[in-house]
Amino acid sequence: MTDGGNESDDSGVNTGGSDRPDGRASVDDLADEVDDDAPSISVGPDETTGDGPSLGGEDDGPSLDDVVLEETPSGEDADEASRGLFDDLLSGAPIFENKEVLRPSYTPHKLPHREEQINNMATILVTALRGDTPSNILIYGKTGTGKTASAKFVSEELETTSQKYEVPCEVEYINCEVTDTQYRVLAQLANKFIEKNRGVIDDRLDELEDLRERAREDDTVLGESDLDVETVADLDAKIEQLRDDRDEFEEVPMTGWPTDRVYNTFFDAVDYHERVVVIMLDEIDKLVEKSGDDTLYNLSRMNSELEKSRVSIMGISNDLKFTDFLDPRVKSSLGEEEIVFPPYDANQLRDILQHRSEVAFENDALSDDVIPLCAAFAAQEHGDARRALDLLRTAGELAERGQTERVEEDHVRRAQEKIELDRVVEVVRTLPTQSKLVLFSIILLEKNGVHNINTGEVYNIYKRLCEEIDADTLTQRRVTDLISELDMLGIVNAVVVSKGRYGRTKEISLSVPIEETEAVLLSDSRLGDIEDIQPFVQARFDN
Ligand SMILES: Nc1ncnc2c1ncn2[C@@H]1O[C@H](COP(=O)(O)OP(=O)(O)OP(=O)(O)O)[C@@H](O)[C@H]1O
Repeated sequence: MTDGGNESDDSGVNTGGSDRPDGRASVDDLADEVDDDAPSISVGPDETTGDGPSLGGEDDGPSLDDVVLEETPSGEDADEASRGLFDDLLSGAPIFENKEVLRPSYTPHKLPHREEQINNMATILVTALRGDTPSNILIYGKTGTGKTASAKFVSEELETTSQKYEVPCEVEYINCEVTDTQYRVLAQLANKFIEKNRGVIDDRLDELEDLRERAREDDTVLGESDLDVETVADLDAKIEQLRDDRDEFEEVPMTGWPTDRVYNTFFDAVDYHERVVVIMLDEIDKLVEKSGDDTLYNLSRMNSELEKSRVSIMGISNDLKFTDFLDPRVKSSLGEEEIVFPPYDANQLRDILQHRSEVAFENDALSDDVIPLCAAFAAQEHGDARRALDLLRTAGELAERGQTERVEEDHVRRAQEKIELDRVVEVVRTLPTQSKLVLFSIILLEKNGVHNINTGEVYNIYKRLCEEIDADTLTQRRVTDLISELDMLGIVNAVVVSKGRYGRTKEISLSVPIEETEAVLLSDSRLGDIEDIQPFVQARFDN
């Protein structure tokens, strides 16, 4: 892949990089030129032509192609011209051989410790290759347990095998976190099947038109063909029919149609020809949470009406309880088969990391402790392979940045801190404004040396902040709820303590780094408006 930002453009101005095989001026030259009063850019041919200045076209003014930088150093000069900004970074031994394989977008071809789940899925789905409808499958498991990777692996195998045996079987993947309404799910499916149908029609038209061409000279070819046409008129009618079919498919717009029209379009598109379709709904709980179970109800009852095709659903969820919200009919239909993905333990994570690291890292780039430590940290987190891979990649990046030859244990520890901080920043950044105000109040109290903060103290500061930025002020009870939410997110720690006859109160402390969290809060434009609240807080505790 090329990095567009470092490519030379047509003007001959190279925008980055240290080495200049084209012998043109570097960024440094540009800077020097700017310092001088002398013009930095000249128009016309370079010195080598010896011609007088000429303007780009015959009559036109100078064109961009004619703009070249003066005093273009060439060869060795170019080396000197660069200050070696990138040279230093490139000089160390590379740590990664192929970093991409550690990224979440990479689909591994081998999934250690998921053989059982993969075999279970295959056993259920093999029915599709016999032309029958496979049972619906629900896949459960916590985040990073390989559900999506395994399901995609099985789907690819299924499609490849179906091509091999010429049994029409297709898998459609939908991520319900992104596509989270019935309209969008059906529209996306309809459009995918319309596109596929068009592909099938085009192939068929090519065959028929080819036959038509040959039949023009000798119509005995019709009898020999396996396309099931006896006369040229038959053939023409078929071609006409296919062209009509092709024109009739109308793509569903992303909004605007009544839902039943979208459903009917999807239904007709799926049933256009014989096939078994597996619809994979990843993060299915998000769909149900956002828009109820209508989509699942409609999909699960389709088979009784489809004539040529069959549909089977494969739902994937992190949330074991989401079926509690389903209509009992949907629940029993969807959960015909259930497959559970348990969390990985540290040894299994070690194997997974070992496999990936062989491709991802240069030989000997990892010291012996690195993989076991990444695996141990991720196993503590609930056996999340995504987290383990992130840790390993981040540790490698830190080593690369530090220009060390190997990734060491310390890089893993720093990677763990960095990932944790990134998480906190993301959680804090996306909090609603009211929660941000509550959190900011706690920070102000801590910064002023208040320990064992109680809800009343938070509420007083919070009220003042709301006045300052003209926000609605919630009741103390609501603020107490928001504090509990911050506690659940791991941002504050709130413990209930008994004060004897004075009842019970919460003692609140911050669980995240104070400076970074404050900076994230102040980067919110609304909170950024808070002038200087410090003197006010100070005054409250001075007396
Ligand atoms: N057994 C395994 N072998 C190799 N890589 C794995 C394995 N299990 C998971 N991974 C990798 O871990 C990452 C997370 O896996 P995946 O997306 O399948 O998890 P998930 O269970 O679907 O999580 P979520 O519910 O958060 O979507 C991916 O990069 C995947 O390639």
